[in-house]
Amino acid sequence: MTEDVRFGLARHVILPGPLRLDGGALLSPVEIAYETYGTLNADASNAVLICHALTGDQHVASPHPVTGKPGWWARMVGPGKPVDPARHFIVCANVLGSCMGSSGPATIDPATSAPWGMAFPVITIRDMVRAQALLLDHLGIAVLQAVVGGSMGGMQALSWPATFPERVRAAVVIASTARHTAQNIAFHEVGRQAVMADPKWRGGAYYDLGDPPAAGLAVARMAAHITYLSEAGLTEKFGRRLQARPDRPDGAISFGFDADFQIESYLRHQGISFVDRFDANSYLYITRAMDYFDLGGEHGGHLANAFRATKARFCLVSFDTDWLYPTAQSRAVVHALNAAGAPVSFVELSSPYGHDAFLLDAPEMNRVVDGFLRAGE
Ligand SMILES: CC(=O)SCCNC(=O)CCNC(=O)[C@H](O)C(C)(C)COP(=O)(O)OP(=O)(O)OC[C@H]1O[C@@H](n2cnc3c(N)ncnc32)[C@H](O)[C@@H]1OP(=O)(O)O
Ligand SMILES: N[C@@H](CCO)C(=O)O
Repeated sequence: MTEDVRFGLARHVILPGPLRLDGGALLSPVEIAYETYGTLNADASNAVLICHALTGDQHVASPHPVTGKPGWWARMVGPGKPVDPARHFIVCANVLGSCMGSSGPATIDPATSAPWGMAFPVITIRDMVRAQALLLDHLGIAVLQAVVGGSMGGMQALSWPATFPERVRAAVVIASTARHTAQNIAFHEVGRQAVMADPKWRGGAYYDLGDPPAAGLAVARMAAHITYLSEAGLTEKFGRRLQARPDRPDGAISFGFDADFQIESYLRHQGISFVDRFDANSYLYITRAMDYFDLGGEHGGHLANAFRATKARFCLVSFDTDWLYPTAQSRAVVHALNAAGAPVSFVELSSPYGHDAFLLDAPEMNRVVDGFLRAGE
């Protein structure tokens, strides 16, 4: 095992493993890039694990090393925030399969001394959770005060008490689901096909060429980004407004295929900026892990069975305009928790911003999470 504190709070550990994956492969070693904030107390009872979404990373409350933007959940994690380094020892790890330092297709396969590419084993949400458990072992944390996550982070927060019932006292699950629906899988498949149709993808073996499948990945992000927003939000922000362009002297409209509408220009910007911070193969692996996620399916087809062994408290939050993981999917989890006799709070919040509302200013969400965490302290 080697540990390298690279800068500030950012850490990188290489654990020997092996980690047995749901697909049967043994992963060894297991690299995990993570950040911590705050101090672990004497009885190691104040640890809060933050789980990130599809394209998130360990930089939950510190600037992103590529974009320089504030941490993706600096609104939730930080001094005076619901998850507060003054009270909590906060851990956020880059998930298995991602591209910010944890084992994934861009890291080195010890068998070949070359990047794994598509030889990296297919992973599941539960595999991500098992890798996080290895990290907690390494940090001396037997039991989490809480695991907190939105979107795919919420899937991990659900998988944690199901996989390690004795290791979690509370789970906060925001804008998430216990299984991917046909529609969820369909959107992801569009994105994967966009990546794979890019000739620069080259079966995933593009790392040494310095010319990744940026066009395909950008289109994948554009399609996905639509699902993170809402029709009302898009109408309010862009409507049918046109992007600024030089007027023709005769006043006539010039038709064409440039990004004429503001929404087109916005989506292109989201796609182009995404490829600077994300790896195309990681996009394939993580979307696949989300598609395979079916917590009830992992427990004999009954979601309640996933929660029978845990004593954890649960808090679920959904947003009324989230059509990716609509409130009905959170309610299904609540019903399963009720059936399993697990204590659960649930609230549907109103927001015009769709699925990604959990990443934006949402004072009610912060109040709910703050109150729920304090109730267990
Ligand atoms: C959850 C996790 O674990 S990690 C999350 C991973 N991170 C993300 O998903 C972040 C990317 N997602 C986003 O930015 C999402 O849009 C949101 C919803 C979270 C952010 O929403 P907002 O803060 O309202 O930003 P908005 O959606 O308006 O996008 C702003 C960007 O669009 C650009 N933009 C706005 N209008 C236009 C336009 N007409 N043409 C081109 N670009 C435009 C802005 O210049 C800005 O660019 P920048 O990000 O490079 O500075
Ligand atoms: N927009 C976030 C959440 C998607 O579920 C992300 O890219 O990770």
